[in-house]
Amino acid sequence: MAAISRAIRACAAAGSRRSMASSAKEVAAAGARAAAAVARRGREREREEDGRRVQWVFLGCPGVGKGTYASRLSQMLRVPHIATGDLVRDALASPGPFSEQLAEIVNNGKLVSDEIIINLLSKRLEEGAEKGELGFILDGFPRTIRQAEILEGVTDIDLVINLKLREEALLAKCLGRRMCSQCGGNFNVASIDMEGENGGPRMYMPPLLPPPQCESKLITRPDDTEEVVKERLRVYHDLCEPVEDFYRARGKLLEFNLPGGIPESWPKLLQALNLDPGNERSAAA
Ligand SMILES: Nc1ncnc2c1ncn2[C@@H]1O[C@H](COP(=O)(O)OP(=O)(O)O)[C@@H](O)[C@H]1O
Repeated sequence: MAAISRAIRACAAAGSRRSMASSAKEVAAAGARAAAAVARRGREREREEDGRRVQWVFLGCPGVGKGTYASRLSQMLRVPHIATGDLVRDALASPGPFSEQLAEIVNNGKLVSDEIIINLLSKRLEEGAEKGELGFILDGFPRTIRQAEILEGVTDIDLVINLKLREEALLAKCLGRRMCSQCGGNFNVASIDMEGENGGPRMYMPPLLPPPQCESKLITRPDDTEEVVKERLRVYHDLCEPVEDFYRARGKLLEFNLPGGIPESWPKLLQALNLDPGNERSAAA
């Protein structure tokens, strides 16, 4: 892991770019290779024996639930959940000119520069290596083709999970997001109940309400206003969607359409990942 973080820094510093292979033939073969991702699961067990656990990436629009599902999987698979949004928010919390510069970018729904994000991530990976971490689930990185190329150049990403949800639900979910300022728990007050698309089943996502002791301490992220969320969605379509194509062309992308709230989606996600829910019980224990 220390080697990965050093290599990421070195690539970023050199402005390294690798050409992106995206021929039609490759895209056509993508489906077959995505199926092979499931077979990789067996190999992951072998890697554990080699002292390396999963190295997965979560992609998806703001509000889709990357943090929720990445965090659950990280507990199950005993790897850290590393969310670059959290690294940015930690950096924002320490006062000074750097955090003022970051706040200006983040609160306007823009992406921070590749250099800044790579520095924050490399530092986090180095700290993890010192603690003996053996893998990771990245959430919110890579978000640009350049970030994806740098990551691909320095380590082997086993699987990229692309979470998908209807756009109307994304906006409602971002606007309903709340955090407890005391315990740090994440909640959502939005109750989403939508007609199915093209005659499909209704989509119901119940709110995830806080316990009574958190109710008076809820805060909203400053970048979760309607105007900023719409800008973040626009930025996602412009800059982050090409990252989906990048991994699709490499056969690493697993697309997952969320069918509803956590109780409905979680078991189906585990099934799509070929993971045994029994592992969850043993992880929780
Ligand atoms: N990989 C990244 N590259 C550039 N900026 C990032 C990256 N990850 C996080 N950020 C910054 O942090 C903000 C919050 O990120 P995140 O919590 O992942 O938000 P979201 O809910 O939009 O997925 C982003 O809007 C962006 O400004």
